[in-house]
Amino acid sequence: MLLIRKKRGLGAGKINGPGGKLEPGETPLQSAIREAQEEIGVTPSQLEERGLLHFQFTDGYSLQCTVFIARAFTGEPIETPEATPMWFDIDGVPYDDMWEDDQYWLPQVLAGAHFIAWFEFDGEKMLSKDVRFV
Ligand SMILES: Nc1nc2c([nH]c(=O)n2[C@H]2C[C@H](O)[C@@H](COP(=O)(O)OP(=O)(O)OP(=O)(O)O)O2)c(=O)[nH]1
Repeated sequence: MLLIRKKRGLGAGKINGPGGKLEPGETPLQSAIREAQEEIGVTPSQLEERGLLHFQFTDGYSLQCTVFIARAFTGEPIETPEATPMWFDIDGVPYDDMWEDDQYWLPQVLAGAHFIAWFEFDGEKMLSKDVRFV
């Protein structure tokens, strides 16, 4: 599985999938493809929408994320100022280096599941979770 180590912004230092904020007029699918291009120089294809994440931070910040997996890509993964590309075995996902909530939905997503989830965070500390597989 091709992931990134994020170099700046929210979650800097963590392993994650490529991702980021929607630009005006953009769909989540278009944004997912653009972010992978910008962050590691690849164009993902055969994307599948698998989940919806809702994060509420104690400082008032909140965000909603749409989760996709991609079955293929074109291009060669490259390091950019935003991210370093990294390959992992499906059974060696580095949950200790990822956002705390990922361990509660990514294993199921990799096994084929769809989900919707709500999490509360104080900084990088998860305070509560509600994960529903649908
Ligand atoms: N897997 C996972 N991803 C998360 C969690 N929390 C969280 O913000 N993210 C993702 C959503 C975004 O892709 C990214 C947050 O980064 P950001 O808001 O600074 O956005 P960015 O710098 O990547 O985007 P941009 O400014 O380039 O558009 O991390 C989480 O708990 N798990």
